[in-house]
Amino acid sequence: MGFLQLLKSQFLCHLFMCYVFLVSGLIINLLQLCTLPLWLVSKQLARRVNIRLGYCISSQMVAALEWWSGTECTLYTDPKSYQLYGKENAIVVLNHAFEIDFLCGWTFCERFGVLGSSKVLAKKDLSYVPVIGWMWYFLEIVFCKRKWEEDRRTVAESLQNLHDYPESFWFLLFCEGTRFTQKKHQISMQVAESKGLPKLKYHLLPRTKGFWVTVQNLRGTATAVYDSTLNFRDKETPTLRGILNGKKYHADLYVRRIPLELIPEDEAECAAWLHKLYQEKDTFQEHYSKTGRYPGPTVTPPRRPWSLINWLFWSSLLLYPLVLLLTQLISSGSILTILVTVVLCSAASLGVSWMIGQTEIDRGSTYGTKEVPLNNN
Ligand SMILES: CC/C=C\C/C=C\C/C=C\C/C=C\C/C=C\C/C=C\CCC(=O)SCCNC(=O)CCNC(=O)[C@H](O)C(C)(C)COP(=O)(O)OP(=O)(O)OC[C@H]1O[C@@H](n2cnc3c(N)ncnc32)[C@H](O)[C@@H]1OP(=O)(O)O
Ligand SMILES: CCCCCCCCCCCCCCCCCC(=O)OC[C@@H](O)COP(=O)(O)O
Repeated sequence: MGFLQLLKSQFLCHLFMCYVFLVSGLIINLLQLCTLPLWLVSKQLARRVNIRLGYCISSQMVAALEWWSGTECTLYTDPKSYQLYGKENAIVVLNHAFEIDFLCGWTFCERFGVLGSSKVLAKKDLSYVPVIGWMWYFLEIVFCKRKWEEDRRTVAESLQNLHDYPESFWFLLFCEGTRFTQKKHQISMQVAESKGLPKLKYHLLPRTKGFWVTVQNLRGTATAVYDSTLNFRDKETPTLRGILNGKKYHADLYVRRIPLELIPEDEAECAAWLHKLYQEKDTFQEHYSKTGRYPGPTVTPPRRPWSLINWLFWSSLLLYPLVLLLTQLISSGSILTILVTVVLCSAASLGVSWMIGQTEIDRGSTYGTKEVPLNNN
């Protein structure tokens, strides 16, 4: 193991990165709160300010992936579509099988200049996660309770608000609704069978209502659907803890651009269209599993320095008060003060560990594990 790799695996380094992420994140959350009056004066300006503030948070995690772990990202797509990425609003449909798939998504957003404005249909529980979840309120992220009776109205309303969004955005939709596990796969295939749909080998049966409501409400706002399939080389199952430890992965993303007008407006036809899309996705996945690549040409969009510059800015800003605090602490010699500091640090460390836990599949929700009667079609 080289010196750099040894350094990257050190707990103290992780502690420092988490300290910078947490403290800068809370400062940014506070700044976002201060923009509230601005929304009343100029909504578009408030949005643009929040896009930049949000970037300061999410780009730190992108920096960890791109610059700390050195993870590489290859894009498989046709060159004509490539020209449009980052220049139009699009709905991204992505498979949901990896703990860091959201982070790879963010990395592609960063490389095409849409990281601050990127959107997702996220489960409501994530809105309570400090820093990221709180940031999302100000970025107009669309939350769902995964209860259609409630979501059909709230999701449509939130999507309608995006019609005059001032900067290009990608709206990410994990149509599977939850991350892939063997149990969830088995149950969703029972549902497929009961609906007379072909079985999928690598995906859960997609939930069609969220896709339909998104397409319908973003017509005229978004111009395309980016059908995206993500995989990692060498059958790796990457984790956020691996990234923090400086482990390098290689992500391969296959993207097909589908003009939005090709998607049927009728709900049932739209659902059938999505099921067909997932059957195609399954064949791409099969191709990747067998050959280690996707069909078509590859391109590696270059990483940009901004995420690193942003991280260096916040870490130099926050290093000084940390050193000051530590020296004062040691020179004070007060056992009580030292004890209080140790307790506070442990609490912060546990807090970050809980946040990382939100990305772990083993600690995932039970959504999609409820057995469904086979004859409900
Ligand atoms: C060039 C580069 C291109 C791309 C780069 C890639 C990406 C970058 C893009 C953007 C990045 C932006 C942000 C990323 C940052 C962070 C993201 C982090 C995480 C957030 C992700 C999540 O939180 S995922 C969870 C939430 N999202 C969803 O659930 C979306 C999908 N769900 C739906 O659409 C649902 O329909 C719903 C939520 C709207 C409503 O759910 P509900 O459960 O109430 O209703 P359903 O219709 O789904 O369920 C009833 C029907 O389902 C059938 N059923 C029952 N059991 C199952 C089962 N196990 N599997 C499948 N189907 C089942 C049931 O029979 C009902 O059937 P019907 O016939 O009546 O429909
Ligand atoms: C410099 C960087 C330092 C990093 C420090 C570590 C900070 C930790 C931050 C944690 C951020 C949490 C973001 C949550 C995003 C989780 C995305 C996700 O994948 O959610 C799962 C849902 O889709 C489905 O849920 P399940 O039904 O599978 O359950």
